[in-house]
Amino acid sequence: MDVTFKHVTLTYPNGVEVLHDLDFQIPAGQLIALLGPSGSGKSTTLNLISGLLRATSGTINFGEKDVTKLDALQRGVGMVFQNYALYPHMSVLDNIEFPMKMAKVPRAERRERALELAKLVRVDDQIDKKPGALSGGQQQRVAIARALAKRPSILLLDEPLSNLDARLRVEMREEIRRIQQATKVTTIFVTHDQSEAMHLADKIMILHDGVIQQYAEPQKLYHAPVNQFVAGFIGEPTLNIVSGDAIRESLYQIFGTRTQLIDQVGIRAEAITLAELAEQTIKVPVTISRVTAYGRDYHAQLTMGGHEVVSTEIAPSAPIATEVLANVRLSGLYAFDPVGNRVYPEGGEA
Ligand SMILES: Nc1ncnc2c1ncn2[C@@H]1O[C@H](COP(=O)(O)OP(=O)(O)OP(=O)(O)O)[C@@H](O)[C@H]1O
Repeated sequence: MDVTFKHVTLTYPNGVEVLHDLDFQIPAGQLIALLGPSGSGKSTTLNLISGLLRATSGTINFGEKDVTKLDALQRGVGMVFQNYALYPHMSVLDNIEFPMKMAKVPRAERRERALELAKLVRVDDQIDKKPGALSGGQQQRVAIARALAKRPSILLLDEPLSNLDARLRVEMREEIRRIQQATKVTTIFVTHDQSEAMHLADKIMILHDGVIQQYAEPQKLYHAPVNQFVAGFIGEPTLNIVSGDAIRESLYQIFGTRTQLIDQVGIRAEAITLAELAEQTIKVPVTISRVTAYGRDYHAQLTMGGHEVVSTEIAPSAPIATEVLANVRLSGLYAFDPVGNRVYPEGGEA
């Protein structure tokens, strides 16, 4: 089922408008991440989809149906919360069956469906246990199975992996992807972790201060961020930011008089190298202060025009503490105007 927001705003009872004119469509069967820093409006947006919150203005459609005024029960979406909220006194199987029991699905039918779901999420060897006897990842699986019990057309996950340790997080994100592909249910999940969103989602919606900054495929966000906020939010290590003034002479090599449009420059860590490259680069003076090797990765700290920057392409054998000319790949360089909009690369695509 696709989800369409048209000019949706949300004002909380204290009078503060926290979501401004949200306009987007989530296509049926996709896995979408709502990504943004704390307070950007992710959970509020999710709650507008679930019906736990009512839009102050605008309309929300599930497919052809206008659901703007329907409550959570009437919308029939499946939800998984951060803390899983399983019933502690019930077995795994009873937890999964519970929503169907409430919906008065006949006993044999709901048992069959619960067993099928336990298998899908791979807890079929745990069905008699109580949630307290399960690991975090297993509880998460049960919560997903329970949310799928009534065959929702939309599944909502609010920070589903945040309570898991790093290794389990990676495992469960692959599992969420697998389960979503097996069921084809339109899935929307909230996260503040860009790498989680990049690994999992078909498309990512980046929110900041209740405004959609960009809504696009992960690769598009990485290679063609529309503004400095998106460029800085996506990517690891974080995008280097250097003021245009600090490297204006270097920028002039390529941009000529257009250099004056540039206020800030973002440079990906992998775009700064001492090697000579066949692709288009600009030469920028840098001073390397330290290079650390992590396994097969490098992390070099340098100063560029008085700014601290990081490169992943400079080896520990590089000259330390003397000024050298680095080559900066234009494919990893973005230029922004004074309000943070991208002015290079020009146009919609990078
Ligand atoms: N019940 C409420 N009443 C008033 N303001 C609220 C309420 N709930 C949230 N807000 C405000 O709305 C804004 C968006 O909050 P929301 O919880 O949607 O953000 P979020 O991106 O999910 O953040 P987090 O990652 O911290 O959960 C914040 O400024 C928050 O303070």
